[in-house]
Amino acid sequence: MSETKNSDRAPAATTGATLDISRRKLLGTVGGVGVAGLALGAAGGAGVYAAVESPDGTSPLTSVGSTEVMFHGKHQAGIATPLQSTGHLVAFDLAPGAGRKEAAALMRRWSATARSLMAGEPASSGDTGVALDAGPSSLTVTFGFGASFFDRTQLADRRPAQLDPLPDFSSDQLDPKRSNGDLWVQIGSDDALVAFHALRAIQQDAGSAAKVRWQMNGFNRTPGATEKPMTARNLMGQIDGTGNPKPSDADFDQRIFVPDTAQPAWMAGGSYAVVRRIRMLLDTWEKLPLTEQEQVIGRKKSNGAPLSGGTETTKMQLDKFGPDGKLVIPENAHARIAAPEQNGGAAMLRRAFSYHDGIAADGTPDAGLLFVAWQADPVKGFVPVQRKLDRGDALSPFLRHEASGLFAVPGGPRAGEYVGQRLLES
Ligand SMILES: C=CC1=C(C)c2cc3[nH]c(cc4nc(cc5[nH]c(cc1n2)c(C)c5CCC(=O)O)C(CCC(=O)O)=C4C)c(C)c3C=C
Ligand SMILES: [Fe+2]
Repeated sequence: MSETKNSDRAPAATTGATLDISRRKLLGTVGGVGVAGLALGAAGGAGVYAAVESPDGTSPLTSVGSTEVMFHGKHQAGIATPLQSTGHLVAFDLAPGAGRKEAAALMRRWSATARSLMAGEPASSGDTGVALDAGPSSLTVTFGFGASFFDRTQLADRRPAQLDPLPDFSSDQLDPKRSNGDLWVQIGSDDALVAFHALRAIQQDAGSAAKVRWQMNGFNRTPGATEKPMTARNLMGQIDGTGNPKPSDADFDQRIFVPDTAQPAWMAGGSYAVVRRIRMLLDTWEKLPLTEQEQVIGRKKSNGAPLSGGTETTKMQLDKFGPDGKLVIPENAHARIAAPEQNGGAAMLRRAFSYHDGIAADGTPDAGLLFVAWQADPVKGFVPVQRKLDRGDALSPFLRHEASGLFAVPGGPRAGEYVGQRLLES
């Protein structure tokens, strides 16, 4: 796991990604004042992002703009990277007639663009100018391959067994047009324009090789919006992400990343992303009294503490009974059913974005969670947990799974390499 240099984020929002303060911006643009900005940024909390004026009257980039995530590394960026405030998830299908050669050229183009934009530089050709004035703003661009990619590129013999289709779940109401795809790109940034700029560059790079199959846009809380760094809240108002594996856990890498010894070898250092568009039935949920909402999850809404007591980070006491003789964390509480100890240790890193696409035809909010779960093997992470949730989770009546995807996300590119090169050129 690589080093985190700017830690003004919630620990439960997953730390440990390779971050850097953009040297070009701090030294080249703002000099000594930038160093002051860096020190403030590292302290975290409210007021951190106020611009400091330099002697020549210009303002330095704030810590939000100047944070850079490294493109190269053992793992792709955007997995263990702290959650960003804006996200775009987009799937592409290779164009008719495009095969392995075109796919390799596309991954080479996409990787060059991702490397430049993540460093806060313009795209090498046809830059739209949308990100002008902004620093890297924690931009990450993460690439994955869907099961259909391997047939399209005559690479079926290198398709990982982990990409076998997910089982059907009884609560699924999946839209095939918004599910799966040959290629998947996840874009995250703490600046909405930087994220949009990357999205357009990636779409332009696709050229005649691939067409957008579906796109979903999400968001999270803006860094610095809360008095202290906190775990994210979702659109139901719950603190969401508390139970996530932490990069500091001894078994984090083993749970989230494919080991060097595993097959296929090209997936070493990679991870599998399960993507679900989960609509929240907010009109129904919001009518539920607070105490019942808390029983549904098994945690307090205010601070995320388990109903068995303590603070957000206190371990849930699943066997604690109240004076009424009932379990304080109900039998069907979501956090109980999903807990690793109830699922033979199954765990995943949930790194979601909220979405809101206005009001649907039925007059209800088209809003919910772009649920992205990362694991070394979906059969040992997402699948057993979703099976169990599907059988009687108290949260299920308030949710609708509307789209689904499963993608193999290769390891991070080494210097000079493009993402997926070990698959496409070995
Ligand atoms: C199959 C995996 C899961 C799906 C799908 C899922 C959907 C979903 N969850 C929430 C809200 C919360 N989930 C919480 C905990 C939690 N959820 C899962 C898995 C899925 N959730 C796990 C593995 C855990 C952690 C369990 C643990 O370790 O104890 C919580 C509690 C806080 C937390 O730990 O994050 C909330 C809140 C929503 C709203 C949702 C679909 C929209
Ligand atoms: Fe959950």
